[in-house]
Amino acid sequence: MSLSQLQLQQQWQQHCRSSSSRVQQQQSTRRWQANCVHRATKRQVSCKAVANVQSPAAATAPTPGARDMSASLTLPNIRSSLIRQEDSIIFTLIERAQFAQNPLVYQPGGVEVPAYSKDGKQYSLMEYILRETEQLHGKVRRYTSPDEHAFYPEELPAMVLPPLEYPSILAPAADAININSQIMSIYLNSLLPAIAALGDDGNYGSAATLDVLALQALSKRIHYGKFVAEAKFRAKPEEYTALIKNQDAAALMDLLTDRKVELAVVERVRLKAATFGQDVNPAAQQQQQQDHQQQHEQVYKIEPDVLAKMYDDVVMPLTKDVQVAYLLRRLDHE
Ligand SMILES: O=C(O)C(=O)C[C@]1(C(=O)O)C=C[C@@H](O)C=C1
Repeated sequence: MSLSQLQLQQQWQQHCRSSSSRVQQQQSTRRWQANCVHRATKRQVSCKAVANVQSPAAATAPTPGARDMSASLTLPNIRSSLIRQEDSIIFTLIERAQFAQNPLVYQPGGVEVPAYSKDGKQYSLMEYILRETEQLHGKVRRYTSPDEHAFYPEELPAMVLPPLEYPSILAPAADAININSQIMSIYLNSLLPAIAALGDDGNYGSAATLDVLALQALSKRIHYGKFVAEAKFRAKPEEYTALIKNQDAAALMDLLTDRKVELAVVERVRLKAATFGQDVNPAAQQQQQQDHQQQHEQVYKIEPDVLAKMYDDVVMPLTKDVQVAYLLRRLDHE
């Protein structure tokens, strides 16, 4: 194992230990609550957006006392958030990979659930869990946050928490961009078959619950393209404005693409997948060393190349599509 692999592994183990500490969790929840600001619509700043991105120039009248943190909407800050989000995506997919594909989970009525579409079709188990999750999370304003996007936005419930006014980060056009149906389709048709073994192991609830976590993490990462695009626009307003005025999607794609950064992302994902996805068994390793046995070839929970390729072929291209879609409409309300 290389030094950086070892460091990553140590960091990950430390992260797991600290996140399982109830006291620390409570402390960080209290800190989070103390620092948080809430918003009622996507035009305002959420707790998570403040924590991850900080905030932008105020386009709406903020609640008195709300900080204007537009200086923090920089590419390095946003990239740090993308790096943190990688951990959740990789870890959740590794967890999902321990179960078989379980095709019944995705078939409408494949597993009995007490929920039907308006035309009387029973939902699949996965859709049922995702819809129910969105109903609960929607009540506590999850989808008012600019970095969260519902898979069933037309059916969100009334909120139980009152709205607050905070300065907006993104241009108004951001609200209309939601590519979750595309993310769902790619997840079910390409990603899931690439990470989970064929077959049915009966772990329907676990598989579907992990699907929901993976879909939410992917959706958040991909729609973060809105923040990336806003930061890039602010860094080069003249260049972007000219292309936006010409509605030149191809040139916008060229301008925002940085292949060197993409290759670094792919390599980092490969390294994280290799680190998080190996069975860590120090006792067995020590015994092997004592017995001067040859190291067995490492078996990963998911082949690191699969996740690296997923980032290169799916996650980053979709993030860039979101960036272009946002930029094309960036000046609509000016
Ligand atoms: O970091 C950036 O500059 C981004 O635009 C984000 C991102 C990515 O999705 O990770 C997308 C496009 C770039 O080519 C490089 C990376």
